[in-house]
Amino acid sequence: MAAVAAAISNSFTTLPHRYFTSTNRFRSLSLSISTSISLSTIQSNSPRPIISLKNPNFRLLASAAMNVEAPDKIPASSFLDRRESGILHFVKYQGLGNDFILVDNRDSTEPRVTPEQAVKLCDRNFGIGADGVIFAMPGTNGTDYSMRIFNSDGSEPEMCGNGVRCFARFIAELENLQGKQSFTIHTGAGLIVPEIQEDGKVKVDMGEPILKASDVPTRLPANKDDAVVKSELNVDGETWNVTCVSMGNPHCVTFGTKENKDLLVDNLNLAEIGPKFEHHAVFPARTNTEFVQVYSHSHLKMCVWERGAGATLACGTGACATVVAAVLEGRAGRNCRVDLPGGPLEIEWREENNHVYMTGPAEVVFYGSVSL
Ligand SMILES: N[C@@H](CCC[C@H](N)C(=O)O)C(=O)O
Repeated sequence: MAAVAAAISNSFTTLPHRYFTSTNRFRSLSLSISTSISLSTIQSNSPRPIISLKNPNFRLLASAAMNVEAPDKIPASSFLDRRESGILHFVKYQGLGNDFILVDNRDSTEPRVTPEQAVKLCDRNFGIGADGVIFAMPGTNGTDYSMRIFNSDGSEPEMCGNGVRCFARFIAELENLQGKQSFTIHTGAGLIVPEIQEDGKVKVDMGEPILKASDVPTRLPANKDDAVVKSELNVDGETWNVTCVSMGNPHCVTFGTKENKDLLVDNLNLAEIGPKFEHHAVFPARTNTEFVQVYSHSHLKMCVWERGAGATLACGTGACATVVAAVLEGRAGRNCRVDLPGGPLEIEWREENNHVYMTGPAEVVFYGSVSL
């Protein structure tokens, strides 16, 4: 069978790479990442199918590939344990289509990838493709682990909800843990506690929302206690009603404009309006923005423009902020299903301890190696 291999140039050196599927993890194919890819053919006699493709990014990578050879059933931990210099072994995960490159960084407090490298790795045309790179690091202050993350633009956020669910599954895989498991994780937003449930979903104690305007942070004046709730914000000549919430990272939640009080999120031009919120002068640390439609007191629909990553299929911290804002605006109760483009999350803002809980899936997409 003739297969195609890609040669690498620019900052990535020439190297054959292997990618693995999650379901049949160790069917493999070679692949390379480049900022200018030249294609050449190589011969393979392998009778194996190249791969079954559900994920469009994976198809992109696989279409630049390759020669299939397949060791069956190598444990993920031993794959990730390999420490060739200049080569990064990773696992790509997704939580409702919010996708991340997970790096085993348990042996160091320095991320193994720089922000500049993260930008290249996240590139959906010339890289692996992801919304961010997440590092599993040693714990601090008595926690089991620390999590750091770079957005796809290289900036470093304090927290990532979908990412922390992927993180928990990644740790379970690295440590070869089965069944119900819980970890304490130090993040830029403080202590976060994910619990892997029997069904494989992950329920996360996301801690308390921060509402004080200067801590979100926003320069909008507080109008309810210290918080900004249903305040008017002029964006590009239109007046939006916004509530500002931090889940460790900043969120601006809107249910509509002054003219059109109830959003229909499918009618939004997200790519046009999203960046105008993200870079608005009232958000000194930029902001994530959630555009929300209310179906009922316990069912919301939301799309998101993320700080440092743009339109993503889901945002866990954003879904939490959305429910907090919906409660503060009197639009919903404390237990909601939030439908995102990538699927639903269950969110509870618990009255007795003021903590927000998020439950949702996290899955392996593929395993791979790149040269840095
Ligand atoms: N997708 C994430 C949030 C990631 C960080 C965000 N882009 C920021 O800069 O704050 C989530 O699931 O929470």
